[in-house]
Amino acid sequence: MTRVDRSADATASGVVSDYAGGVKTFESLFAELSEKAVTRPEGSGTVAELDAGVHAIGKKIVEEAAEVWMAAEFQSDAEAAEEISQLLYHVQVLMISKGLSLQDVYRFL
Ligand SMILES: N=c1c2ncn([C@@H]3O[C@H](COP(=O)(O)OP(=O)(O)OP(=O)(O)O)[C@@H](O)[C@H]3O)c2ncn1[C@@H]1O[C@H](COP(=O)(O)O)[C@@H](O)[C@H]1O
Repeated sequence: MTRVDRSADATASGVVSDYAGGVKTFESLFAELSEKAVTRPEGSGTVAELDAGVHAIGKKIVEEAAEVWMAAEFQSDAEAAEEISQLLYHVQVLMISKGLSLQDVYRFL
């Protein structure tokens, strides 16, 4: 994963994005990942994760959830926020793998 200049990506809260493309919303990330699932660009980690399948994505979610817990309990707020962003990413990949839309999930919120 290519990392960008963190100083250029700082938000008002001091939390930074580690990924190229800068700060994005849950909806815009979902749109980006959905497009990648269709266009399958070379080198996309999302495409590789989708190809790995639901079982592998599920394991990644459990791993990231544990990292969120540990960061929230023992690390900084910024580190917890970064782990949460990664958990959200993998949850979105699982949604796309299952063919679930944002609305499919939002109707239960
Ligand atoms: N937001 C994310 C994102 N969050 C987490 N991850 C992936 O999840 C991994 C989690 O990092 P860890 O610290 O757990 O590292 P790790 O345990 O060594 O993980 P692995 O790399 O071994 O899987 C990262 O290495 C990435 O592979 C993400 N990968 C991509 N994105 C965004 O998704 C979009 C599409 O990305 P590509 O499909 O790669 O083009 C882009 O906008 C990216 O910014």
